[in-house]
Amino acid sequence: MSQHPTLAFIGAGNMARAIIGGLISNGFPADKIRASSPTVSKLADLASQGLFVSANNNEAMLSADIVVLAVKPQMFKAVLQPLAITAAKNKPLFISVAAGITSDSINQWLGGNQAIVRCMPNTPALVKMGANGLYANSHVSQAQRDQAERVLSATGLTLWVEQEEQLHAVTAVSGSGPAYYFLFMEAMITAAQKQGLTKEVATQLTLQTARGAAEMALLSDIDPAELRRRVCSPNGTTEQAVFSFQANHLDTLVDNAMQACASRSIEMAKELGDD
Ligand SMILES: NC(=O)C1=CN([C@@H]2O[C@H](COP(=O)(O)OP(=O)(O)OC[C@H]3O[C@@H](n4cnc5c(N)ncnc54)[C@H](O)[C@@H]3O)[C@@H](O)[C@H]2O)C=CC1
Ligand SMILES: O=C(O)[C@@H]1CCC=N1
Repeated sequence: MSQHPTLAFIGAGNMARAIIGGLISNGFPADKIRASSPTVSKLADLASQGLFVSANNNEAMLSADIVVLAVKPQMFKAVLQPLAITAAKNKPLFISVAAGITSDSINQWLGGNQAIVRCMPNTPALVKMGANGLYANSHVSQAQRDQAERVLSATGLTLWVEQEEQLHAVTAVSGSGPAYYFLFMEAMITAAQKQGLTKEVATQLTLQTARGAAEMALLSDIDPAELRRRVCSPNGTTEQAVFSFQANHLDTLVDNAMQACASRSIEMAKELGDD
């Protein structure tokens, strides 16, 4: 095998494109990436970047070292069962990015004895700022674990969890997490406009503040609670905003939202799985 494994993406929607974009901008050769989706005309932009594209999932995964399963969870069973013969012949490493769907279900649909890494990524993979939680089933060799970690690290932070159930929590934190921050940004932009800023100024200040706070927290040894206290001057302005968030139980809102997210992931595993 050359330095870069051959990757086949089954499904080329938002998440697959974010990972593909992150890999390519990190120097992963486009001609080592394939993508399949039923409407091949929708893959023209990927083809123009040098990817092999196909409407045939089996063709795309032929002789691939890693097959990334990136269709909607609801499609998994129907999409995976026709791949079982190729899977038995080629024995690639499968990486599933689906929320909820267990490695046991995936293994069963692929005919059994398959090496499966479950990855919960997020869309900032596109800008190499992703956060991936990984879990490997018992058929994954150490070399395949290393390979999965190497490939996904090119899209951002990559951490392993020891228990598959922990992926529900990973989904609630980082898989779905970008949406929470986007929602918070939307609310800040709207509030800033109500206070008289133009949409453009409100947006630029909000986004730069989000970036600055995240970058500062990442680069600092000081925890976010202390960094927050350092913005709050006694009897100053920030304190009033923080009091307002606390009086409205921001922590309970976040806890409830993340519980709802993880619960849906657990429910999807039961609803869509064959375990
Ligand atoms: N969007 C996100 O932020 C995240 C998504 N995920 C997971 O990624 C997976 C994909 O989600 P999205 O990219 O958001 O969905 P999407 O709807 O954007 O992409 C799904 C893709 O699958 C393709 N597809 C449909 N039927 C197919 C078939 N029979 N064979 C091959 N391809 C087929 C569609 O054409 C589409 O390109 C899901 O399992 C989701 O749980 C995980 C983490 C984050
Ligand atoms: O909303 C979803 O189901 C997917 C999984 C994590 C983020 N997006």
